[in-house]
Amino acid sequence: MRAKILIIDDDPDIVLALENRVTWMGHEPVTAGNGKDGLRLLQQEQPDLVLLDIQLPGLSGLDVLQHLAGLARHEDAPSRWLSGSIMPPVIMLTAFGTIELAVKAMQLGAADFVTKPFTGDHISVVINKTLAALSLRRQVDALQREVADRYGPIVGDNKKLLEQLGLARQAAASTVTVLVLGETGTGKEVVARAIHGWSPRKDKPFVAVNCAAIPKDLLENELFGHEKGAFTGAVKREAGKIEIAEGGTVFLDEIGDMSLSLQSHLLRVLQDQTFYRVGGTQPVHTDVRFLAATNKDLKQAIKQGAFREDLYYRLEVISITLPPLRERMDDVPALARHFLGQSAKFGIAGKPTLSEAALGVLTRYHWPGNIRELENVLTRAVILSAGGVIEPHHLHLSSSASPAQEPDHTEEPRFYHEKMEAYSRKVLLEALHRNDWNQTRAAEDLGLQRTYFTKMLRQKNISGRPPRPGSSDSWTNS
Ligand SMILES: Nc1ncnc2c1ncn2[C@@H]1O[C@H](COP(=O)(O)OP(=O)(O)OP(=O)(O)O)[C@@H](O)[C@H]1O
Repeated sequence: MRAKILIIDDDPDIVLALENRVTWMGHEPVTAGNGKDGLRLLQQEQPDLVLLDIQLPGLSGLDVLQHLAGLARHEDAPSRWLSGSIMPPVIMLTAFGTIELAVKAMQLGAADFVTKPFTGDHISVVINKTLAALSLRRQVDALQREVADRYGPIVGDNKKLLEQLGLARQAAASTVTVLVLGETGTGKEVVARAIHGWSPRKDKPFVAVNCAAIPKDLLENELFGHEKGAFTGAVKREAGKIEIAEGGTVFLDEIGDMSLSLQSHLLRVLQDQTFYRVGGTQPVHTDVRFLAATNKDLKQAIKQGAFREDLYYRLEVISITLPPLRERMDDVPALARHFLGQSAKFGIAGKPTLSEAALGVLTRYHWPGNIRELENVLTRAVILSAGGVIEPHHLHLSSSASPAQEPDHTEEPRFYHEKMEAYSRKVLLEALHRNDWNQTRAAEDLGLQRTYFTKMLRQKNISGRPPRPGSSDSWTNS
């Protein structure tokens, strides 16, 4: 990360030395000789990190620090500071004999302090350490906001749904395994997250593993981790998702796609709460709660010899079946309102609303892709209607909205956002096609992280499997 670093010190020699060091480290220095200029540059330049002398003439270092803490809490904080939730970390430069002031600075939120005189190497180490912590905080913050955006509240009060949620709530308090069943896009992951959130483990990690998205031979490593030297390239011991989730919950999505050999490993974990890392000989004890989901008929898979019966009974101590959207059409208006309320995240001004006719189309449509499809249809409609009233033609659903009909993507897009959406669908589908629908290879082909690629497929309602003739995922479309 190339960081912008603000140096505030009244000693020109120190400023020059720090400026040189910061430049040498590959970062961008900005300098101020007093506290007042420092505060102005803080607002103007939005630095990533501040090196602040504690003894400044006029406005002292502690005064600047206090201002900064107040500014970070303020609603008008610069946007790069993530709505004020993260202020740039401050490293205090202190002189011998000012250690008490340094302690006070740490109490006010300074990240670290360095006592003068210091060497260039020492300041480099402290800067690197502080920037690494900042980068982690930013990642965590971004992830938390992404998860909160994507998995908000469970909307709906359909009777069938509420019955299942009641069961989920009761199960949440215990450590039993819960199997969440339902068609694609019915909200299985949303409910799994809710079970975790209602459980005593809520402050521990929730780790989701999509068993269908990870190639079979890599899934074992993903779940159980590996020992150093387990295979070529295993240069150190790595924890798997189960270890990462220690004390929390592991959500095994698409469990029906797990290989038989891995199913037997998983069974052992469920029975003994122990597992072996790949290449390991020592059992690792674990305390995690497992939730699993599938849209497959596991009983059928058992008959076909593709799923272990003993594992099935371990998993479905409690099973929850989420109704498809076509069986809870009374929830469509509330879900639609919920998704329209999120339209600000597409940068669309105004308050989009649905016309009576558009709502009629939504409540007559069959929704094969369930809530995810509804979300995608409304996202597109918000963009096409530019945040105004959504009419039936913005929905791109067939006017008759007869059962089993899918959204009509074949019409030539007209508007900028629509064209961009169509183009990115085309890029994803072409990559899948080029790589025989192998999602890992397609992601690599586009230079994307596998998880990001899967997320894009979901967002665009692309199944990731070879299309049925005439379906909207045909790669030659658009
Ligand atoms: N009750 C709900 N209220 C609000 N949003 C929901 C609800 N259920 C699902 N969603 C939204 O619908 C989308 C799909 O949900 P989710 O990923 O949980 O479905 P899923 O059943 O796990 O799908 P898949 O089987 O394809 O993995 C998500 O964007 C989620 O936020």
